[in-house]
Order: sequence, then structure tokens, then C-alpha cells
Amino acid sequence: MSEPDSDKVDLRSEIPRFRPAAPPPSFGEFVENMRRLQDLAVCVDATDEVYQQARDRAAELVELLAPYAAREGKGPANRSMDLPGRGSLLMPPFHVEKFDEESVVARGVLRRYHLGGGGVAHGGVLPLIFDDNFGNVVYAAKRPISRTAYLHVNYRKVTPLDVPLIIEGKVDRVEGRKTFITARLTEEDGTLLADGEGLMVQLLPGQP
Ligand SMILES: CCCCCCCCCC(=O)SCCNC(=O)CCNC(=O)[C@H](O)C(C)(C)COP(=O)(O)OP(=O)(O)OC[C@H]1O[C@@H](n2cnc3c(N)ncnc32)[C@H](O)[C@@H]1OP(=O)(O)O
Repeated sequence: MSEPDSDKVDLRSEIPRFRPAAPPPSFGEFVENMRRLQDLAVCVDATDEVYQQARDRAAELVELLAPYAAREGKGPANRSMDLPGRGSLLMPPFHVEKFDEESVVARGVLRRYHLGGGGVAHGGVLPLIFDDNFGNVVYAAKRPISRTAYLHVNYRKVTPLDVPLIIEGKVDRVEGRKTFITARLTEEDGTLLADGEGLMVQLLPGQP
């Protein structure tokens, strides 16, 4: 049976209306264990016997979960606002601490999974953090639903792992359908690691 139209932000688009989830009690620990698994998957140096066992246990987990795969916007991942990264493994584990028309601030850490080289974060992870912040800024500023047209990141210093990080983004200016956003990624003491600028363009009816 098809889903009701009220689940869509725009009846002609495929973007589901965002509804925060109340996840089952064990979901948060499940996600954190999955994050630890990701950290280990990219760092362990084990014997083939260990990898065989890991392969088989991972296959059991896939078999357990596969029957419950649901459409976008239905499961708790990405919608659990009290969990790091909203409970989405794609998102680095950041918590939004401020969400209003003035700015959106989130705090979190990058971990072993996010390693690039030389003990610091992979550069590609930072645009993900900025893009998510830009999306939140547009939402918090009550701008119409928009997508990123471009995103520019200036890497000012290498970004450490396992150190609290803060991203703060705000609307710089609005020009018709265009919302220009700026953001800064810092350490807790204010050390600037990266700053970014992005253009979010309001979607027209029918744009996916
Ligand atoms: C739960 C809901 C989640 C919704 C999303 C949340 C936000 C998450 C952020 C994302 O990650 S979105 C995913 C990454 N982005 C994309 O996949 C976007 C793909 N691109 C598009 O869909 C279209 O290119 C876009 C909607 C951004 C713009 O296409 P349009 O055909 O609607 O715009 P048009 O070309 O008419 O340009 C509109 C204005 O923007 C300007 N513009 C567009 N792209 C630009 C660009 N890249 N650089 C500079 N200016 C740009 C363009 O010049 C023009 O300026 P003017 O109005 O002043 O003439």
C-alpha cells in the first residue's frame, strides 16, 4: 500500500517530512556498538581465523536486521535527536546544542573511523559536518526547503581525533531563493580548524 501524501514535504517531491523519532530503548546502545565496530573494522590487524569469525557474526547480524529494512524517514536512524549524529552511522557523532534563527551549534568528536592519515581526521569528513550544519541552519532559520548548490571548506589546521569539536553556522545573507551560510569548526578553546561557506538553493515544486 502506498504511503499517505502527508509524509511528503512537497506533494510533488520525494523528500519525506521530517519527524523526530522516539527510538526503542536499546537503539542508542546498538548504534554506539556499531560505531565501535566501525572504529575496529578500520584499525584491527587480526589473523584470518579472527576475520572468519567476524565475517560469520556480521553475516548473522545482517540476517537478523535485513527483514526490518524500512523506507526513508521511518526507522529511528537519522531522526533520534537525543543521540549523537541523530543515531545515523553516516553522521559523525555530534549533538546539536543550539538551534535557532541566529545560529546552529553542534558539539562532538571524530574517532578512529574518521582517520585520514598521520593521526588526524580525513579531509572528506569535514564537508559532511559542514553540509549537515548548513541543512540545520536553513531549517532553523525557517527558510524554505533547500539543497546545497555549493560548499567551500578552508582547512586552517589539521582536525584532531578524540577531541571535542564545535561547529557553528549561521545565515550570512539571503538573495531570493538563495541562502548563503557560513560556519566555523573549532576546538573548545576556540582554535579554528576550518571555516566554510555554502549556498543553499530553495527547491522549486517538483525538484527532488
Ligand atoms: C529532510 C529534508 C532534507 C532536505 C535536504 C537538507 C539539506 C541537506 C543538504 C544536502 O546535502 S542536499 C544534497 C547535495 N546537493 C544536491 O544534491 C543538489 C543538486 N543540485 C540541484 O538540485 C540543483 O542544482 C539546485 C536545486 C541546487 C539548483 O538548481 P535550480 O535549477 O533550481 O537553480 P538555478 O540553476 O535556477 O539557480 C538558482 C540560483 O542559484 C544560483 N546557483 C545555482 N547553483 C549554483 C552554484 N553551484 N554556484 C553558484 N550559484 C549557483 C544560480 O546562479 C541562480 O542564481 P540567480 O537566481 O541569482 O540567477
